[in-house]
Amino acid sequence: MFRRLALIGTGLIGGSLALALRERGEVGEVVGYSRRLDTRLAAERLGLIDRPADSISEAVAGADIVFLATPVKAMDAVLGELATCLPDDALVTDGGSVKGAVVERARAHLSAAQLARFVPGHPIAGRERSGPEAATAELYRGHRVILTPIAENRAEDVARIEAMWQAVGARVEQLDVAHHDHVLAATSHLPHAAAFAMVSSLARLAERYEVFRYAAGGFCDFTRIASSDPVMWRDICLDNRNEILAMLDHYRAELDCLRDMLESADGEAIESYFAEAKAVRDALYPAAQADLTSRPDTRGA
Ligand SMILES: NC(=O)c1ccc[n+]([C@@H]2O[C@H](COP(=O)([O-])OP(=O)(O)OC[C@H]3O[C@@H](n4cnc5c(N)ncnc54)[C@H](O)[C@@H]3O)[C@@H](O)[C@H]2O)c1
Ligand SMILES: O=C(O)C(=O)C[C@]1(C(=O)O)C=C[C@@H](O)C=C1
Repeated sequence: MFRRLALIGTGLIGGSLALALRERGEVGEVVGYSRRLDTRLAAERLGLIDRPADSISEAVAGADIVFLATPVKAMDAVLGELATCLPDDALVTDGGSVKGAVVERARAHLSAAQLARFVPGHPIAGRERSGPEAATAELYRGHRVILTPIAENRAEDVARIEAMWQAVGARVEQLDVAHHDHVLAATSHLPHAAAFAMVSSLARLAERYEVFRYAAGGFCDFTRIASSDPVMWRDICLDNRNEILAMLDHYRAELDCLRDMLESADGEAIESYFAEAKAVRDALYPAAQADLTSRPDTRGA
C-alpha cells in the first residue's frame, strides 16, 4: 500500500500502526523519529521501525505516508518542521485525541498544497501504558478509527487513509472536526478526568494507606485509565478545554443529584437512578462481552 512510512512519535499509537502495517506487508519501510534518542532506538530494537532518523526531515525524506503520533501540543512544532521538508507526493495523517486544535495547527503551518494532503484521524483504541514497549500489532483490530476530513482534502486521499486503517483491522467512520471533539469529551476525556480525580481524592485521605490496601475490583476497573500518560492527558485537556469543562459541569450536576438523594435517604430514587444507569450500560455492553479490558471494541458491530 505504501512505499515508506515516516513515523513521527514512536510510542504506543505510532508503534502499533507501524507494527500492524509491517506484519501485513502493507509498507515497504518504516523510518521513525521521536524526540528522545533512546525511544527511537527502542522502537528499532522492538521491530516497530526499520531504522531511526535523527530529525523530522530525515524521517520524511522519500516517505509517501507520514503518521503523526506525538502528544497533541507537540504537533505544533512537528507540523512547523514538516512544512519545510514534506515530500510533494506524501500523504499526512495523525492519531491525536483532539482534532480541532490539531487542524488549527496544520492550517497555521502547512501550505495550501500540504494542507490538502493532511487527513486528520483518531484511533479509538489505546491503553494506559505508553512508549514503544506498549505497542502491539493487534491494537486496532475491531476498533473504530474516526477520520475528520477537512474541506481541502481530496476524496481519493481520504480513501487511502481509510484503506490503511482497514488494512490493520479497524472500522473507519467520519465525523466533523468539532463534533468529534464534542463527542470524545464525553466518552473519553471526561472518564479520564474522573478517574484521575477519583485516585487523587483517595490519595489525599489521611487513611489512604489502609484505603488502598483494600482497593480491589471496583476501584481497579474505575481507575485503570488514571495510569495513563500525564503529558498526553494534560495536552488533551488543554486542547479540548471548553468541551471538557462543559462535560465536567454536567457530571458534577449528576454527582450533586445523587448526593441529594443520599442526603434525604431516598432509597426509591437511588434505586431507580442506579437501575436507569445499569440499563444503559447493559445495553451498551451485553454480559457476554463484559470483559472490557481484554476484548476489542465491538460496540455497534
Ligand atoms: N494512549 C492512548 O490510549 C491513545 C489513544 C488514541 C490516540 N492517542 C493519541 O496518540 C498520540 C500518541 O499517544 P501515545 O499513547 O502513542 O503516546 P506515547 O507516549 O506512547 O508516544 C508518544 C511519542 O511521541 C514522542 N514525542 C513527544 N514529543 C515529541 C516531539 N516534540 N517531537 C517528536 N516526538 C515527540 C515520544 O518520544 C513518543 O515516541 C497522542 O496525540 C494521543 O492523544 C493516544
Ligand atoms: O483503553 C484505554 O486505555 C484508553 O484510554 C483508550 C482511549 C479511550 O478513552 O477509549 C484513550 C484515548 C483516546 O484518544 C482513545 C482511546
